Amino acid sequence: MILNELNHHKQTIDKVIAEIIPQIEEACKILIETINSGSKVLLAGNGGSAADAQHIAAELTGRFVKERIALPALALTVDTSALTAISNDYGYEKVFARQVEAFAKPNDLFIAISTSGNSGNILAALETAKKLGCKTIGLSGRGGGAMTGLCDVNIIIPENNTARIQEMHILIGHILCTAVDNLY
Ligand SMILES: O=C(CO)[C@@H](O)[C@H](O)[C@H](O)[C@H](O)COP(=O)(O)O
Ligand SMILES: [Zn+2]
Repeated sequence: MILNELNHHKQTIDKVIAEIIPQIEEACKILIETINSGSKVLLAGNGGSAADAQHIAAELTGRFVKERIALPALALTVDTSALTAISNDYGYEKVFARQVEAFAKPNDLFIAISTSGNSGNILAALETAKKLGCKTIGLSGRGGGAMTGLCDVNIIIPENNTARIQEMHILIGHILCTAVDNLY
């Protein structure tokens, strides 16, 4: 089992290398543009992807590898009062969209993380981000789902297994952080 899991992970990386480097490069360019223009980064996801959103936000506000200035990034998954109030009053589907409405300004970047590309609250948040003039990057899998139509670039991991997709997402998250570090 252990060897199977590790080999499956290795095969997934091989598919990422063979198929989606251009999309990762495009996402790096959008993130660099956002940082260079002084705009901020908002991120969201459910479950394991909520953890990824927080992880990437912390690499930017804190530091990744290089010593550099603090950068404006916010995971929309962390304020339990906002999460419970919005879900309770407006429904779980609005839990991120309402926060995007509160925080996003034109040219900010919203990074949406969903292995299916179809979570309702992520789609609603992307719609709001688009309406407000934000740039949008998707990290997804399983063909990309409905997210594709709402993202400037949707990085679709060519895989259907949720764990493998998530493992590639955080690897790509770290690549995005390397692109940012290289600006300093
Ligand atoms: O981490 C895992 C599974 O590995 C789970 O917590 C997973 O993130 C949750 O089931 C999410 O609700 C799945 O949503 P999504 O990736 O399809 O948007
Ligand atoms: Zn997981």
